Amino acid sequence: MAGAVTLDGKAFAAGLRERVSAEVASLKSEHGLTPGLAVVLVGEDPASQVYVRSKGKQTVECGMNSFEHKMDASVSQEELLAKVAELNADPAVHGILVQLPLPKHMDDLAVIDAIDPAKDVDGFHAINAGRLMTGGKGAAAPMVPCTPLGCLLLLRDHLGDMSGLTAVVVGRSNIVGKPMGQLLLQESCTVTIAHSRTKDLPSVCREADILVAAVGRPEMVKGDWIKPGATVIDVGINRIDVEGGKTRLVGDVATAEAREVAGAITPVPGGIGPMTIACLLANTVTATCRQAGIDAPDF
Ligand SMILES: Nc1nc(=O)c2c([nH]1)NC[C@@H]1CN(c3ccc(C(=O)N[C@@H](CCC(=O)O)C(=O)O)cc3)C=[N+]21
Repeated sequence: MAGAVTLDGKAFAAGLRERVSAEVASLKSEHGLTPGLAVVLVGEDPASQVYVRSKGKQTVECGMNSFEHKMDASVSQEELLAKVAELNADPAVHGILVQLPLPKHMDDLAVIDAIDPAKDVDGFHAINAGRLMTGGKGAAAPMVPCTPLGCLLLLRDHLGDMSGLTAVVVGRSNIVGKPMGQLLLQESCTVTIAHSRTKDLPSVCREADILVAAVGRPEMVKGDWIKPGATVIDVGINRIDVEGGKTRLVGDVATAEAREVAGAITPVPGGIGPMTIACLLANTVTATCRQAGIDAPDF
């Protein structure tokens, strides 16, 4: 095999942002509406800071309003919940994202479940997780978590119909693994959600036509774990130390050796990371439309 095709998330995300911008422009001209996205950042997690910065910039570039609320790591959960309540009630805010992880003294799930599900552009609220699982449409459609949605859009673009394919998701988080499994099931894949306790993980992965790695362990998935010709989605964004006190971003897949075997693979950086942010913007438009009773576009 000549080596895997690169699934260029960065380029796809740029196209998606153009579609988002066009929808924002028509919401403005036809309905006098400007979508607004509020991001709440508690404390100073470095990964979250990177994310918040590029997200705020891209939100404004798409013509939407961006509201950033920085809170000290020492705020109480009550203060954070009061902020969420204020944003729930604010008609200029159509999407709310509370950056995770929250400081240790807070209960992530309690804070997420305080967000109005209609404004939950992360798709992490129990109502949205439940709607994703039950496959609700129309008024009962979920907000779909941004990272799995980004993976799905790239997979659809590359593979088209996924019906009957074997999909293995490595990682069982509420943010990526579990919702990714649901989306692949909706595509009629045969889905396995594998994790750190899975017996003989390499041979489970070797069955996969679609392999999604979302474990947060640098280069854990090796070339010989991959079925020849498989489509590999690398969700990991790990910053590792290299010589000279520098750092380098690597995924959860050992990309160089995986390329020799896979049919297609997402790079890190420039793969799922940019897709996640573009899907957040798309979700903000979707949320705005649903709140206003306007038909939401298909992204
Ligand atoms: N409620 C919540 N929702 C999130 O979606 C969320 C969060 N909290 N907390 C933090 C993580 C992190 N995250 C990233 C998204 C994109 C890139 C991204 O675009 N990365 C670039 C590289 C950026 C760089 O150079 O560091 C890339 O992969 O090409 C990174 C990280 C979303 N998160």
